Amino acid sequence: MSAKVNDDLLTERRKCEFNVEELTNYLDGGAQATQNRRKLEDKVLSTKGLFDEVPEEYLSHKEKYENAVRKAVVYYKAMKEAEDPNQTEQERANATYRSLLHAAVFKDNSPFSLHLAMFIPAILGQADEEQKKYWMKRASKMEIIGTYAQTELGHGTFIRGLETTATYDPKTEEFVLHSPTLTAYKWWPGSLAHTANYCVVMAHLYINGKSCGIQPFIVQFRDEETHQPLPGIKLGEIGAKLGFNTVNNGFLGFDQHRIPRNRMLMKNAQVLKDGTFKRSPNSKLTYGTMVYVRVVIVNGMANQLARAVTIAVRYSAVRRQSELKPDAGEPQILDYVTQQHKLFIGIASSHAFTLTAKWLTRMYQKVTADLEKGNLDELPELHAIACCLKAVTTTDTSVLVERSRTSCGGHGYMLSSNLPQIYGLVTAACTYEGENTVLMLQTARSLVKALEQAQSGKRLSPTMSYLSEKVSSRLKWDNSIDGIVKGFRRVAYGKVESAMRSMRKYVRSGLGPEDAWNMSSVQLVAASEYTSISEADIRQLQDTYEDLLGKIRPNAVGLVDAFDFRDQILNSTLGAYDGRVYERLMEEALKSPLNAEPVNQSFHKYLKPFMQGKL
Ligand SMILES: CCCCCCCCCC/C=C\CCCCCCCCCC(=O)SCCNC(=O)CCNC(=O)[C@H](O)C(C)(C)COP(=O)(O)OP(=O)(O)OC[C@H]1O[C@@H](n2cnc3c(N)ncnc32)[C@H](O)[C@@H]1OP(=O)(O)O
Ligand SMILES: Cc1cc2nc3c(=O)[nH]c(=O)nc-3n(C[C@H](O)[C@H](O)[C@H](O)COP(=O)(O)OP(=O)(O)OC[C@H]3O[C@@H](n4cnc5c(N)ncnc54)[C@H](O)[C@@H]3O)c2cc1C
Repeated sequence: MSAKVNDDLLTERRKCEFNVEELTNYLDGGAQATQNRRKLEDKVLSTKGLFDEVPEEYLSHKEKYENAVRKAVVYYKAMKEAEDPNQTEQERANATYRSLLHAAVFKDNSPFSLHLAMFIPAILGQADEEQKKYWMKRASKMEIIGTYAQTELGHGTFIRGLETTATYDPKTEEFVLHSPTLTAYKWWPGSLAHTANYCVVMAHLYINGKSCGIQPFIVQFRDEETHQPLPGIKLGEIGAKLGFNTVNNGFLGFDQHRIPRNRMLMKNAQVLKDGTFKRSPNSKLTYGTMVYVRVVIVNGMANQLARAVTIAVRYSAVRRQSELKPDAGEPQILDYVTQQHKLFIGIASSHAFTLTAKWLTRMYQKVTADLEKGNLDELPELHAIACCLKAVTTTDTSVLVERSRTSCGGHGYMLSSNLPQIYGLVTAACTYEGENTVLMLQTARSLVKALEQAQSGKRLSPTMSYLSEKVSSRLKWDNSIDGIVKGFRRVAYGKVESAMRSMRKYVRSGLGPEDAWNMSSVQLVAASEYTSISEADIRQLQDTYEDLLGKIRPNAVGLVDAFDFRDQILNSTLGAYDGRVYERLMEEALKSPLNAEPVNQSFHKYLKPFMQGKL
């Protein structure tokens, strides 16, 4: 007999003014895609051995990792078996686009995530056809497990400063990989410590003493049979982190480690047997894997944010607290306008990020297809847009997930709510795949160039076209969508122009261009993300905004129900569909090992002698 659904949630669902299933279908890309996703989730989540008897928060660091590897093997096999052979690639992609299936199994991410998120994309994007054929067969069948090893102890942002060397030896037709210093050790790659046995290493290539830039190499670092580190390889785990504690982030040092010439991934640049170096058409094509993952992250943020606001909105419909009016009983905390303000922006942002992710993915696919034909024209714009959207969506998602947690009071601070873990996952994305400030400055670099082109009368790309609009500074605001967009474009233009004016002022004062850039960098970051509007209009928009909050209120639970996250994926005592929050909080509390006995042994060993003055 299914548990009784909380009365308040029942009332909320009755009040909803739209068809929830229709919105779910829209988010999935159609009713068939919803059906495919649900079928995949049903199949995979019915697999034995996927879930923890003891909540992983009560395991040691080492046990957490070992348990995660156990689940990763079961999960991967279940995913492979669940794949419908009759589905097209597109249908399969749609079925997983919104699915957070892995979140039902791994609260803190999988030790296989880098294999799927970066090792395979790096082979697809950096290997020549022959290499791709060989390595994709092995990687896609999980005969080998890989990661992406770029960051070093001493360098993460500045790729051109990476110290790992790959020196070509034409006599043996090998590359010698070496970590000349401690800071040259690869540091951070997921799965590197104990899970993977191969990695794509980004290293500084030297031929006959001449630098040939940063190139990608596929390197085996553990024996495929014994899993022992190969000779000349130093390996280990980097230690406990805020989150990602089952991703097995590791360090790797090379001591004159030799690999065959065909281990350099040679789609873009090549090294011939005699050591002749054939340059890439654009050295930045080597950075292509990072552009791809930045695009993936935007969609990932939409899904994680949707999960957090689902938990917080359902909890806010169930939780009653304080007094809005005397003798009117305790209201649902969702009736406080401040609570609506905190949470509804999260719902809207998740939808905005989903739509943006779809647009960015289409742009990425078009530019990648052009690159295959040797057309690099739109690569700079894709880079600038991917940097900006990755930085903005990860920053906003981190803020909004933390706001979802704090809007749930003390229970939001419980690990059993899952809000702290979701925060740990999303806040990491502000750093990995390019630290956000650094990426915003990359976008700013493109904006400044575009404004200079606009001012010299050149046509701009569609995404930068606002920089060539001669919009009157006396723009009459109206709070129509069109009016608001026009306002944002006007202010965005002003921010770029102001940053550029600032740089020119510093150059006139005698600073070099680099120092002028650095002095203006706060404005440059703002120009990439920040827009604000003039005072008089804030009041008008504020009224509109508060009116909108009231309109959304009766539909809030319906809006998060439409994300269609099953309870295993929410993995939360506060966010379950039935709203039985208090029973679930108690059920989870009783799983704590400390509740196995009424008096803990520390009383007799320490407390009692201490309280009796005997310690
Ligand atoms: C699989 C399931 C997992 C589920 C997890 C759930 C978690 C929450 C949801 C997230 C969802 C999915 C995520 C998937 C999981 C990921 C797991 C973690 C992965 C993390 C991996 C890493 O972190 S890998 C390492 C990443 N490192 C970086 O990004 C380094 C950043 N630095 C750089 O990119 C570069 O150094 C730089 C761009 C900052 C500077 O480069 P450089 O100095 O060489 O260039 P310049 O600045 O001088 O510019 C020169 C010109 O080059 C142009 N340029 C630069 N970069 C590019 C590029 N990439 N493409 C094209 N053009 C580029 C630049 O614009 C300049 O051009 P001009 O102005 O014309 O001169
Ligand atoms: C959870 C997690 C997983 C990761 N997984 C991987 C992985 O699988 N593979 C991998 O290769 N790497 C991985 N990384 C590493 C990640 O890519 C780097 O941490 C990131 O690129 C930032 O580099 P850094 O840590 O060396 O910081 P630094 O580059 O030292 O930057 C530190 C700070 O300096 C400032 N700064 C630096 N440069 C500039 C600049 N040009 N302008 C203005 N300010 C600047 C910024 O405030 C920045 O936050 C992971 C990191 C995390 C947190």
